[in-house]
Amino acid sequence: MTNTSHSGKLAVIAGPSGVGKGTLVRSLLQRHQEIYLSISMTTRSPREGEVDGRDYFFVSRDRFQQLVGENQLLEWAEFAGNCYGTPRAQIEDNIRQGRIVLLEIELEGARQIKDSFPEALRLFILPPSIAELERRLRSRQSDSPEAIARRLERATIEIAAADEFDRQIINDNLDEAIAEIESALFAD
Ligand SMILES: Nc1nc2c(ncn2[C@@H]2O[C@H](COP(=O)(O)OP(=O)(O)O)[C@@H](O)[C@H]2O)c(=O)[nH]1
Ligand SMILES: Nc1ncnc2c1ncn2[C@@H]1O[C@H](COP(=O)(O)OP(=O)(O)O)[C@@H](O)[C@H]1O
Repeated sequence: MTNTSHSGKLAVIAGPSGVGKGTLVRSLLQRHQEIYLSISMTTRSPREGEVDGRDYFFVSRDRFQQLVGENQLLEWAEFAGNCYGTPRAQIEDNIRQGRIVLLEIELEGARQIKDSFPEALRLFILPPSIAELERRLRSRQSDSPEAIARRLERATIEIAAADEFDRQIINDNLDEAIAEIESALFAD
């Protein structure tokens, strides 16, 4: 299944919170050794089970501002009251080494990547319906009701921008969604 003959590239996976981006990305990483997932910086607090340096680099607001000031982030944005950003180092190195570098980021960051990295492949993951998105956010049991409400509010805005992306993929059946992402990532 793993094929190392592909040339390196940057791919962005965006879509509303709770749509299943993390689930899809974890499965892709297990299936393809040549995929490298960028680990973001965030000012959000770790959720239960999240590990610093594996899920995110958890940093203070001051440290985050310092990284922005030093131009160390390829893109960054504020989402539901916290800052998130992609560390610039590692991205270009991994692309040069022939890997497919994945960024799992929100809409504003994806827009910045379109400007700074126009050749990046940009994929948008859609839920089968808003009701199912809400069900997934609640079933995950990782966020407070207020955080879920903020994410749902933001979801409507993000979904309205789906056609800014190269491909829109509906995450209804998980295996089918994975197959569609694979066909986009390994297209050439
Ligand atoms: N712009 C940007 N967005 C990010 C980055 N890392 C994560 N995000 C996005 O921030 C949003 C919130 O992430 P998170 O708090 O982990 O919540 P979840 O998506 O509901 O699991 C999601 O849409 C992520 O894709 C980043 O480095 N830059
Ligand atoms: N295709 C799917 N069908 C049903 N549930 C799903 C599917 N994909 C993901 N989920 C579930 O939805 C919830 C949110 O998924 P997650 O990967 O955390 O989303 P995101 O990273 O986009 O916020 C999780 O409980 C996950 O198990």
